[in-house]
Amino acid sequence: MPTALITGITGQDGSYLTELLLEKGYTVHGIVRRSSITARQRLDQLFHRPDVYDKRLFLHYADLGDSTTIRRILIKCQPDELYHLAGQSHVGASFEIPETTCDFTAMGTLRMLEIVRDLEKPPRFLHISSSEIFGRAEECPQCETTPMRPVTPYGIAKAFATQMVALYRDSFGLFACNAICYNHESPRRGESFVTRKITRAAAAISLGRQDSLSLGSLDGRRDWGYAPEYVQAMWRMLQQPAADDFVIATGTDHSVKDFLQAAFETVGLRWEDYVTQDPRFLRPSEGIRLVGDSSKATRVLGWQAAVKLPELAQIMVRDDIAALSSESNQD
Ligand SMILES: C[C@H]1O[C@H](OP(=O)(O)OP(=O)(O)OC[C@H]2O[C@@H](n3cnc4c(=O)[nH]c(N)nc43)[C@H](O)[C@@H]2O)[C@@H](O)[C@@H](O)C1=O
Repeated sequence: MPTALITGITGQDGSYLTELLLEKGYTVHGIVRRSSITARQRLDQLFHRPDVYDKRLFLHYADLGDSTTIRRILIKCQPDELYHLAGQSHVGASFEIPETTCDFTAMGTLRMLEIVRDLEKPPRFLHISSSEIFGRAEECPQCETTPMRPVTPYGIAKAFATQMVALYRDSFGLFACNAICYNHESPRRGESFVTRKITRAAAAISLGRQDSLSLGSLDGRRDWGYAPEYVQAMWRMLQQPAADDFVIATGTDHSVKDFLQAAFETVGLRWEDYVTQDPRFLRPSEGIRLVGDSSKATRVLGWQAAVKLPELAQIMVRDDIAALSSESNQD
């Protein structure tokens, strides 16, 4: 049975990918930052499965800057597939901490590629890239050949990493792929991202536990899909006869207002009665429309997004209501 190594295993995508790979019979190794203890709750269920934890699921500690430890882990685990999901992924925060963002997201990926390049038997490598590489895009929807025009430190770091992956594929013959993922959400999404911030607030307001929600710009348009489907695409990419890059998206864009509408409608409320604007959440580059064309992924991988708005918001709000209700039952 194959072995996979996942960086960023404790994140939203890492946890769904781990479940998918375990289901397929893989042994899964994950690299965890020492400091990410709280986020490990996404893997909680798996830790409690005696047939899995420490039998087919193993965690190793290393920071993305620690090449020596990562190399040692790779040599020990000998993975067939390496999913590189780790990095600083908050676009707004990347304006506050551009150096950290570039160190983790851009240089972190280059360091991984350098380690993989030196291995006797390099694993198949997947880098999670982002629609942010397109930035103020010249065309809508964007596809694999759309020129990169990033306008955020995060987007610039991802563009660097994406091009490095392509370079290591073309120049050093690595089986290295970019999954150019558009926004993908779920009940496991971090609460600092707009979708989860909204669904959590809609749930809390409906239960009488919150009375307002402060947001930044409502004008940005995003292509929001469902994270468990996106990790399916990542896995399929590494099963192909040749390495390549793929846009992974729903093909439909919505404004933040549309997401608010879908979330608050789920609990029978009007978002306009609760939402206020707070300049702290505004970004220097706003109003960008990012929507992806994944026809190549459909053609080659047989992949297509099924869950879109409003269903996505409904899934998340219902889950938040259940979580908040069970928290209050424990009080
Ligand atoms: C594909 C891409 O997807 C994600 O990046 P993102 O699109 O920046 O996601 P977000 O949820 O932070 O913002 C979406 C939109 O919502 C607006 N917005 C308004 N008010 C708030 C607000 O209060 N908080 C946040 N976070 N955003 C807000 C914000 O200005 C933007 O227009 C990451 O996974 C990233 O890693 C990635 O690769």
